[in-house]
Amino acid sequence: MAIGVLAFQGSFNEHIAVLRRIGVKGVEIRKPEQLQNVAALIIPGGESTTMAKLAEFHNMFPALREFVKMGKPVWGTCAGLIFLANKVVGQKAGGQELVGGLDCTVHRNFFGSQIQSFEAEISVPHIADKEGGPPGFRGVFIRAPAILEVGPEVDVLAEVPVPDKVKNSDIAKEIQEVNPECLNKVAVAVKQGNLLGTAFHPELTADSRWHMYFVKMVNDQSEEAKIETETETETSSNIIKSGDSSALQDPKIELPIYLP
Ligand SMILES: NC(=O)CC[C@H](N)C(=O)O
Repeated sequence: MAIGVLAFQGSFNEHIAVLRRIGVKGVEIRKPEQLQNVAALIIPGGESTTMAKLAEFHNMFPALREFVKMGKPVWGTCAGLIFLANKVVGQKAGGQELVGGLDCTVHRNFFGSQIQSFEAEISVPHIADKEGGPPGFRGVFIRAPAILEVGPEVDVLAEVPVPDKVKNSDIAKEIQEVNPECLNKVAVAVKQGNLLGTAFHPELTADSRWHMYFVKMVNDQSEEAKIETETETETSSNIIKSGDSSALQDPKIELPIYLP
């Protein structure tokens, strides 16, 4: 089986490209019935209100909720994390429809507006433990959300210190009301069973470890859901085998996406 990537808006092509890089077939999902042919789903980053409107127009929400309820692995990055959260604060007036399932409260634009986007080296001990490679990961935060509160079933996989700009902004009051601890450090990656959420964009980096981690979640979930490798990359030499940490980093020098 393949991994589906919700393809209405945002960085779905980039996710499919990373999957291809690690030898996994990714398919674009735009119709509810297409979910029947995939073992798992990635909901990409983009703009969550727009993405929700498009998903609603295409009648995706019931099928997405069913997919989550069936225990199929789902990974939400950035706007995708917002989709998966049970509760969202800082939404546009009228809010937006959510898929839900992930027992947490997410602040939609925690780190501020588009111009406050940034990159930071984040500590990812769990990923380094499972996938090898360095203990840090290049986090690309684009008008990024953050996770303010988590339920008892949720594991926090990465946290970042809160930038001073956020502490001194209007958002600080909203944060204070939900969880004052989030004025010091805040969760940016969480896992609850088969649901994974990251506030940043691993698909924009050359480090494939989060994608490899998700693929393992999929393969662990059920034998028959084992994902396919891409036939064209199967024969090529750059296929990455699980545990081959030397192949995790693209040798190309990465250019910054956001500078401080
Ligand atoms: N890069 C992103 O996905 C940004 C998400 C954005 N905060 C939103 O509300 O949609």
